[in-house]
This record gives sequence, C-alpha cells and structure tokens, in this order.
Amino acid sequence: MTQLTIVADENIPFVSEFFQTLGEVKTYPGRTLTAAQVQSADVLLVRSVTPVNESLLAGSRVKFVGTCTIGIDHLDVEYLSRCGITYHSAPGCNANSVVEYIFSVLATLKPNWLQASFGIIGCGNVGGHLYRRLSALGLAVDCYDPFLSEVDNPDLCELERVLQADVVCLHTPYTRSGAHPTHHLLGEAQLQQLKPGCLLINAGRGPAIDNQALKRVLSVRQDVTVALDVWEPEPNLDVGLMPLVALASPHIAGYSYDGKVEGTAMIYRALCRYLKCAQAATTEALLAGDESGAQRLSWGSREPEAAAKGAATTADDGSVQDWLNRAILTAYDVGADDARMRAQLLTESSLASEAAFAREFDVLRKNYPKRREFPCFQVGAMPEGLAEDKKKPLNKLLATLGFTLAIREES
Ligand SMILES: NC(=O)C1=CN([C@@H]2O[C@H](COP(=O)(O)OP(=O)(O)OC[C@H]3O[C@@H](n4cnc5c(N)ncnc54)[C@H](O)[C@@H]3O)[C@@H](O)[C@H]2O)C=CC1
Ligand SMILES: O=C(O)C(=O)[C@H](O)COP(=O)(O)O
Repeated sequence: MTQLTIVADENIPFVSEFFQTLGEVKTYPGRTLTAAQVQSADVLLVRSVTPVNESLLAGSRVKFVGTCTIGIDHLDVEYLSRCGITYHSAPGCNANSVVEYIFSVLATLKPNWLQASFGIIGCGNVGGHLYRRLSALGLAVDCYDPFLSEVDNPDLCELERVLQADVVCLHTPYTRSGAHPTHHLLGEAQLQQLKPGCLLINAGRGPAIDNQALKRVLSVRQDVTVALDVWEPEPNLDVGLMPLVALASPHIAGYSYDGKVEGTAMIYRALCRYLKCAQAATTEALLAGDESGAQRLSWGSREPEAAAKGAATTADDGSVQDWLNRAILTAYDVGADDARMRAQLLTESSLASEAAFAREFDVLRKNYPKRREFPCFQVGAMPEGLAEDKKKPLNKLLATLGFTLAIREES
C-alpha cells in the first residue's frame, strides 16, 4: 500500500504523534493554506480558520477531511458530499472548555451569579452541557433552540423570554440559510430587549450578534455588560467594539488543552475507522506523565487578573459564592486572556494594518497558555477559616462544576 500524504494545520496539537502511523504528515499555517499545498494530499486536517471548499480542493487527491473542531461553518459540506469526500468534525470535543469559560466570565463579571437567572440560545453539545450544569446547581434556566423539542429540553421557550434573563449565553453554530439562520440572530431590536443589568456572553460564532448593532447599543446602554470570545468578523474584528466589551478574548473559549487534544483524537479515531485500521496512538499514552493533569487547587494563591486591576471580581465576603469564584478563577482566569488580548492588539504596530492585526490575533491563539479543565484540579482541603456549615455546600458546588474532590471525610 502506498503511504498516505496527510496535510494538516500546524496548530493541531499532537498531529504528528497521532497521525504519523497512518502516513506522512506535512503541516502548514491553517489560515493561509493553499491549493498547491493540498494538491498531493490524500487526507486534509484543519481547524476552524481554513475554508475548505472547491477553491482549496479542486484538482487534489483529498478523499478525507477532518476538522478538529466542533464548528463546521468553514466546510463547504455540499461541495464535499457532491465530490464524494468524507468529512468529520469533533462534536463536543471542547464543550466542557466553553462551559468553563462561561463560569470564569461569571466569576469575573457577575460575582453573585448563584442568584442569577440564565438564558441559553442554542442548546446542543455546548449549550446543553451548560444547561445541565446550571440546572444541577438549582438555577433558573430558559433555553431557546427552535430545532429541539420539549423531550430534549423541558425549559424551551421563545427568544423574547430568554432575552429577559440576567445572563444570556449564545452557543449557536453559524448558519445563513434554513428555517432559523443564526446570522445576526441578535440585531439591534433584540439587543434593546435585554433586561437592564444583563450580562451577555457570545462563545458561539461572532456573526450571531450583529456587531455593529452591538456597538451602537452599548454606546447608549451602560447597563448591559458584554463578554465576547467570538467576533464579526475574525480576525479583523471592529477594534471600536473592544473598549465597550467587559471581557474580550480571541476565540479561545474552547481552547482548554483537554478540549484541543480531544479534537485531534476524535479525528484520528474517525480516520482509523475510515481506513479500517487499528488505532496505534491514544490520548492516555500521549498524556501519561503530564503532571498538569492532576494539580492541587490552592485557595487564593493567585490574584485574579481583574482583581489585580482593582475590578470587583468576587463577592469577597467569605461566602460560599466567594470561595467558589476563587476556585474557578484559580483554575481558569479569563481576565488574563482579556489582558493579553488588549495588550497585544491595541498597540500601534498591531493597529498599523489589517494584516498586522490579523497576524497578532493569530499569534495570541497559537501561543495560548496550557489551560487544564476543572477535573484536573484536586481540592484537597476546604479553605482555612470557612465556617463549618459552609463546607458541605461548597464541596457540593465544586463537585457540580467538575472539580475533583480529594477531601477526607472527618469522622
Ligand atoms: N468559542 C469557541 O471557542 C467555540 C465555539 N463553538 C461554537 O459553538 C457552536 C455550538 O457548538 P455545539 O453546541 O457543540 O453545537 P451543536 O450542533 O451540538 O448545537 C448547536 C445548537 O444550536 C441550535 N441552533 C441552530 N440554529 C439556531 C437558532 N437559529 N437559534 C437557536 N438555536 C439554534 C441547534 O439546534 C443545536 O441544538 C459551534 O457550532 C461552534 O460554532 C464551539 C466550540 C468552541
Ligand atoms: O471547535 C470550534 O468550533 C471552535 O470554535 C474552536 O475551538 C476554534 O479553534 P480553531 O479551530 O480556530 O483553532
């Protein structure tokens, strides 16, 4: 059998380790992948920044396309099907990562979020995971997803009602056609309907919110707080929106180390099934000995980025909510992502040209720090000074968020 040629985005973690047993792996920057680079490939492995369509693939040998991401809006699936090219995505691979991003945003911007009501737009793998976590915490959650029924989700309701929640989270794919396209799902009229004091978070795809309408609304409505992980467009987002947004991040909600590695592993398994060959590589083997997978959560050892800047991050009153926020921000502080993004992009050199800005946006993503998910953090002891009657409630909340409890029951 002749060896397969596998062309891959260089930002796919462990791409060589997983795929070299199946063929020769050639890596390139995904954003600028060309037809010439893909021409002699049998297999193409991408992330969300590579539009996979006729211009890229016409005349190539590619028979299998794998995207190590949840979203597939960068794949021309109609073209791929027409040409008999098999394609796979990695559904759910980084869903937990996005949900942890949401909890980090809450701990930063809504210190008393255990008292808030929630609205989720798009309740699939990510939104559904968030819905189950929030419901398990006993919180009120309304969901809008016109493709689901009450059997899938008993808390479905109209969009108008979801917009009345204290916290509104968007987790839709990007679609421009069909019965319910998500392009500009939230335009000026919907944004004006948001409840006073609302926290709006978009970690789906940028154009689900009309970013120009958002800019107009935020310039008059100071009562609405916004966290954007995704932008319209990327990478050349509207810089004028950044100062109006409380937390800005460069499309990294799904960038936990665990989520990214799982994305690669899912596509590797899909290719092995397609080729009908045994799986020679496993995530367990690749991550064996990685000590970041089992860390002690130390209470308050790290000042959250926003707190360091003097912003109110936690309830700061020794309450269960306060300690929960501290745990979240110790594991993942989205304020640090925000600080890095503003420091890197709002500079004279980044703003000098569209090309420079796009390059720096991608540099931020490429060099994203290794971020492990909550289960990698072991809670070995309750915080000192926490009242006895608060220990069990805190323990329960930490477990519901996915932290690993390693606390010995006192007899
Ligand atoms: N910021 C980030 O780093 C990440 C962003 N994403 C984005 O999040 C999206 C959602 O991911 P999953 O939940 O895994 O996808 P999914 O396909 O499991 O769920 C999407 C849900 O959105 C619903 N939906 C579609 N059109 C809608 C509309 N007009 N209004 C309301 N709901 C609608 C669908 O019915 C479905 O239930 C992905 O497509 C991707 O674009 C995913 C991972 C990471
Ligand atoms: O999985 C998705 O869908 C995402 O949005 C990815 O987390 C985005 O990452 P890149 O593919 O752009 O590296």
